[in-house]
Amino acid sequence: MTNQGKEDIAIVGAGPVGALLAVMLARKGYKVDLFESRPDSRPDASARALYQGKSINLALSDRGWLALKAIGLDEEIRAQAIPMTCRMIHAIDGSLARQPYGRENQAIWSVSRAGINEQLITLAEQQAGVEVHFEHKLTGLDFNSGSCAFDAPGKGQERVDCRRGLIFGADGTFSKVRRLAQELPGQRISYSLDYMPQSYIELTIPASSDGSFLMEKNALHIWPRKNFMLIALPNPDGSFTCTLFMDLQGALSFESLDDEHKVSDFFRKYFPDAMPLLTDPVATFMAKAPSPLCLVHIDPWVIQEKVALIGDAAHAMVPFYGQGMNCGFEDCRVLSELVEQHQHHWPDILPAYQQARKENCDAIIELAKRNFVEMSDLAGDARFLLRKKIEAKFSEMHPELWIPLYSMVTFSPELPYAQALAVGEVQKEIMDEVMNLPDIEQNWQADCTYRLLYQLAQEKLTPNTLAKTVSNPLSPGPLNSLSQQKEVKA
Ligand SMILES: NC(=O)C1=CN([C@@H]2O[C@H](COP(=O)(O)OP(=O)(O)OC[C@H]3O[C@@H](n4cnc5c(N)ncnc54)[C@H](OP(=O)(O)O)[C@@H]3O)[C@@H](O)[C@H]2O)C=CC1
Ligand SMILES: Nc1ccccc1C(=O)C[C@H](N)C(=O)O
Repeated sequence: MTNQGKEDIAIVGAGPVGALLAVMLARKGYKVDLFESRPDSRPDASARALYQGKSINLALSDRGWLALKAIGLDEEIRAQAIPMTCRMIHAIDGSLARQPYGRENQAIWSVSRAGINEQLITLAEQQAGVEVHFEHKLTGLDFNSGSCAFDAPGKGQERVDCRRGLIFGADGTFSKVRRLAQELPGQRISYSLDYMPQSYIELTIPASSDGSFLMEKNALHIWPRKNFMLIALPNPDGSFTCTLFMDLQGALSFESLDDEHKVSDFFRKYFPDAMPLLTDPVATFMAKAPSPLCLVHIDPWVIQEKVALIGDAAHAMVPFYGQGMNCGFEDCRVLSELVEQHQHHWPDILPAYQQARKENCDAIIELAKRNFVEMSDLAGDARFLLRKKIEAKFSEMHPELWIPLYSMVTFSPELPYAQALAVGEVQKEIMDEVMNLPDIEQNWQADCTYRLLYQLAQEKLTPNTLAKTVSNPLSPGPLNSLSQQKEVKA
């Protein structure tokens, strides 16, 4: 196949974002070389251990689905994904409370990182013009000529020349492409990488002996304990991948729990219902080094009109909104649309890509950070839950005026994240006022509560801030298939 004078493209990093980008660009007629430092995990299952231990399960939501639909992979991935319709909150006394994520037919979907990554790489390989190079670790990059240097085991330093090309850094949070760009003399790059106080370890709740789930399957389980939390996401084999998020240092932290007795007491005290289900929680805790969580901001994303960052390399965020991959997929979808819009003219496409994405990615980085407090603390707070109930009821009454922030981020795939953040700020002001009404706990269903909400929403939410909050190009789509799944079950 000829690529008709189009630029050759190198993508560094075949994570979910790099692999999706390869598919999209190849389908637009580009020759794409996809370089990945890891070996291919597909030939034997044991290679999947590469992902284990540090792979918080992914929660696919409508932004991710929209991008997957664009390449026709949505149905195949949905076949192995598990819809989670609610948070299942585990109180310290073992009681359970269900918090729906959205309307009855809305869900976020648990998918394994390894699985989705492998499916995307397989699809990339099937595209004419794509070549995937495993065990190729980028070590050097000439930003003028586009010449890349890779460490390739067995071949020593392999040099790959992409002189006519474009290069995408899809190489994750600690991106080498990004680090090399920062070393360029004279380049003005604003950059920050912030570590969160929390780190995490992965634990497992296995399937029962007959392969069924030991807890509610269609939920994201949370044990919120204010400064720390345990979560569990379901896997198709009946197990749950669990993640314990906790401060690395401090009075109660990974570092303070430094012997088996302390760890055992900790699990027994804070997670009494989970402790008997978890596989060797104490031994696993003692054996594993906690993984860090960090945020990355960088500006610009495009360097010398030739190299661009995408996915975590451009905007690493904490996992608490379940939006990292969804946002990276959205980067690819938007970029792909811009390729058409600007008729393959990259000097226009790349600045437009940064312009379209940067502000929105900053917004979701911020929202993701805030969601730790919502998950680990507020999710167990009665007043916060009441607030959510009032919002949900008002949203049902006036969907043209009010979509809750969580739904704007998760179930409104064409609404820019920055707009969700801005509308969410105004909603917060309004709800603070409503929650200050006398006896709101008793009167939350009263007409006067909703009259006040309506009046404040009319006053404070302008038509401009509300634009697009309601449209969802995926309905009917994943949502419908969720109802279908329910019907099948029934
Ligand atoms: N569940 C989890 O724990 C994780 C989830 N994700 C999710 O996936 C989303 C998308 O991530 P994405 O942007 O694709 O980033 P990823 O981190 O998933 O993928 C980047 C890929 O690039 C590889 N890589 C790193 N450095 C080099 C190099 N010098 N040369 C060649 N390859 C390199 C990485 O290998 P290596 O990893 O070995 O460095 C990795 O396979 C994230 O936002 C997050 O939501 C991403 C990572 C972990
Ligand atoms: N996938 C995750 C991984 C780690 C931490 C949270 C998530 C979530 O998806 C949280 C969900 N969005 C929530 O708000 O309950």
